[in-house]
Amino acid sequence: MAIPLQNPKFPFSFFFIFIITIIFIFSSSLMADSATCSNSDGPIKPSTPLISFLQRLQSTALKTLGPTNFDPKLYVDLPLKSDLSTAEAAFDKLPRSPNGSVAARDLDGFIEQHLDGAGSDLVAAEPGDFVPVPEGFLPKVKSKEVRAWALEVHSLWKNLSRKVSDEVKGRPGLHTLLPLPGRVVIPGSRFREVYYWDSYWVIRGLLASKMYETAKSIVNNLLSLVNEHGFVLNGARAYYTNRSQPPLLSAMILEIYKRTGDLALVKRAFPSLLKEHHFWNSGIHKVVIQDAEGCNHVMSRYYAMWNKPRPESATIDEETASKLPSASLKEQLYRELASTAESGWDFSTRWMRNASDLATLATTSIIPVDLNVYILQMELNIAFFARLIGDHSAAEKFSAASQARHAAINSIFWNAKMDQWLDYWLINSNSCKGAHSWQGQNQNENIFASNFIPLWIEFFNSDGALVKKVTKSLQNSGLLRDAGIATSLSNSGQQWDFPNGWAPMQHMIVEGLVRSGSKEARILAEDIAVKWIRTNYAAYKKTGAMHEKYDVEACGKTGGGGEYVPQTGFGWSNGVVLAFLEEFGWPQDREIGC
Ligand SMILES: OC[C@H]1O[C@H](O[C@H]2O[C@H](CO)[C@@H](O)[C@H](O)[C@H]2O)[C@H](O)[C@@H](O)[C@@H]1O
Repeated sequence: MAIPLQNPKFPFSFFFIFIITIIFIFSSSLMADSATCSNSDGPIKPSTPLISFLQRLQSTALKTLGPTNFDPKLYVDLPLKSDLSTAEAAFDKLPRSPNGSVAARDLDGFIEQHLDGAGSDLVAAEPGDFVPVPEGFLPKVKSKEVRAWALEVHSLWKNLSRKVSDEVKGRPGLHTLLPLPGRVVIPGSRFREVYYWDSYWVIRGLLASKMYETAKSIVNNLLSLVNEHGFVLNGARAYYTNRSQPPLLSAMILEIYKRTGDLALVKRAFPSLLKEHHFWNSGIHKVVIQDAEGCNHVMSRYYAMWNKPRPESATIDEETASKLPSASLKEQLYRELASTAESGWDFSTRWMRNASDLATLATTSIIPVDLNVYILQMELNIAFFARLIGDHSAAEKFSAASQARHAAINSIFWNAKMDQWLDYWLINSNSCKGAHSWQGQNQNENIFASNFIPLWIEFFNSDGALVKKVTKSLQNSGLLRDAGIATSLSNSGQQWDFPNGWAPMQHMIVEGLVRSGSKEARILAEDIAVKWIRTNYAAYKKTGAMHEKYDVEACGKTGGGGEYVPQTGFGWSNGVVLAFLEEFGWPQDREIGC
């Protein structure tokens, strides 16, 4: 201990250490503050040895084949032909160059010998309730041309209908695909498994197509995931077990119930809905905010149970994290990347501190408007279902929960200056464990389609004066473009930003406007729907396919940006076109061309 004191260099080294310590304390307190007490913390779901091996294969494939047209998801979707140890031993024996690449023919040979094709374990399944021209199909569509196209879109359900092969059930350890009891509808192309929130719009389309059994079968599969995991997974793959997606299960059941009156489905689903509600309102998903009047509000956020690269995009996530200086900052970013995937908006400037730097994602420090709207809808639906099945105490409990969340949404998100609901950022907040104090400057004033999602809920769309203000705000927002509603105003190159428009956003905003019962709101809703239908039609005629997203700047233009090439198929786009045509029809004399 005496040595430093006698050391002539001591004063300088002491000063140096002192300054470094101060900088460290200061910067870590800033980081903790901005990330709300270090969000690298939190639970982690275990992965599987198969996923780890397929990620090694993915990394070798990138080194071998290069980044052009490389899709990392392909490799984690490959099923093993026989046991993992045989494949691993053969893989390790492949001759490698110093950078870890192998000869392309060796890679091909290995894959051929040890792995089956991606998607070969989710086999085509003819939907038993599909008929080429359903009785009572889209009665308000009078134009022959539009009717013929709508029937083509309807027939796409056959291409997207799948069931898990018996091999997966027999030897689940060879597959990242998870076993499911019944038929599902997939989004399409690289998305060769069922997805959570996509299924809501798939079901809305299936109901327009009168395919009630297919719709119920999708719900049964999602219920089986809740029973197994306690929540609905992002998608039915082993690498999606660490997160969910926007929670719309109860909304799916409500829509099916409205068409079919299937009370047995409601009864069967009820315990799973309670489990799902608990998942979103406990642990890491739960945040308490104290408003300006001192009232505490319990709200929810996205928060994945994962702090490593997403296996389906591991090579991309590693690259994004590569510039970060420490392992713990990387872990924190990996958690943000996975949490953003849980939001369904992967990726967007909505979640970024710096709009040009994906490494500044801060999703776990944001209380999102749309998530809390979905949970409010879930609470209203559970209360409704509870009344249906005679569970009066649950009905009261969830009705009270919905009132509380309604108040929370008004208090935390509403911005009277903009007449929109704004995401709330947990920055400069004074609490890690208790309630965060609300501060007006922490509302994100940037304009996103999600700022209008509360319109979807009766609590909000039944208030005439509110609808009038919000409709005007939407019209002045800059989001309404020639071919639909833009996701944001920021052209960042991320796929959940300008100029992309996504089917779910068009549908929820249009449906909210329609549900308000206001004549002006319906006129605006129909205008948006007509533009959206036209752009889907024009792109379909040009490319022969329905697309995952569209560029709302020009009719017939498809979307882009993001980490994978634009996909076709496409579940939710098909669903929304059919739902819009069911609601608004298409008169004989209305032009369908752009
Ligand atoms: O592979 C990258 C990411 O892909 C998915 O996200 C996108 O497609 C989904 C299916 O249509 C859709 O639900 C989501 O909103 C899209 O952004 C997947 O959900 C992500 O978890 C995944 O990392």
